[in-house]
Amino acid sequence: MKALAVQGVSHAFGQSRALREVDLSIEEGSFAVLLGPNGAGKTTLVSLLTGLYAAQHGQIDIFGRNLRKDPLGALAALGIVFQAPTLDLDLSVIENLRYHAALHGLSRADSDMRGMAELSRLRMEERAHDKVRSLSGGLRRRVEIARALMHEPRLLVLDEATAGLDVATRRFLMRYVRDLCRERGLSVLWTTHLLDEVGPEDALFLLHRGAIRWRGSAAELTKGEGLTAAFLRLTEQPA
Ligand SMILES: Nc1ncnc2c1ncn2[C@@H]1O[C@H](COP(=O)(O)OP(=O)(O)OP(=O)(O)O)[C@@H](O)[C@H]1O
Repeated sequence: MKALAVQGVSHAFGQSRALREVDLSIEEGSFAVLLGPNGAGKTTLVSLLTGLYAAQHGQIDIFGRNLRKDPLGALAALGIVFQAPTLDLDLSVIENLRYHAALHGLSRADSDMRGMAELSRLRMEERAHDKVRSLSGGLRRRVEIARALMHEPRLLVLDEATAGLDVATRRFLMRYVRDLCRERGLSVLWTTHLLDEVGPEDALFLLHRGAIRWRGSAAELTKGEGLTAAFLRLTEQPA
């Protein structure tokens, strides 16, 4: 079964067409990258996946559950790290995790157990009772990843999760999420505009002006010309 199946999805804001007939699917347990320059439509697609907006055309299924017909079933399998930070700065790390877990119906005991396990894996258990306000940007991102995993989703979507972070922190987060994919069988959609975040074996979707310009392995795309040249070739063409 596909972790994610997006079929013929189009979306416009007034006259501005943000997504055009987008088809994208992710195999269970695979790491997929949605690569696109600023304004390509990445955040719009993520917003449709989370049900923030309803897609005007097309359909979205998460592990076979249709987002329109069975939103609770579809969203139960989805964990999300938004581009804009969404933690409550005046709550502690563990309180932020508890709040999210409660929305998903977890008991306090389960929530604390899972929360501490995720924090420990992220090497953050000692910061559990610190206010989020006191954390660096990189540590806040780690908490957002822990939070996204609290309800044990099978598909994790991260919208430009490394934006504004330094090189070492970006590398840590990328490795961490790739390890989750390999070790837990988590399916991942990683969106970015940064070419160095694309691995040769990743399932790559290149989005430009709302349309998918390439789908396939990154290695195949870069054959003979390198990723930068291929990216520029595909994103310089008018959509
Ligand atoms: N709420 C909105 N109202 C009007 N236009 C919007 C809205 N959200 C996005 N757009 C437009 O839709 C297009 C796609 O934007 P989107 O934010 O999805 O791109 P993106 O790939 O996430 O870009 P970035 O990397 O800059 O975040 C852009 O032209 C943007 O201006």
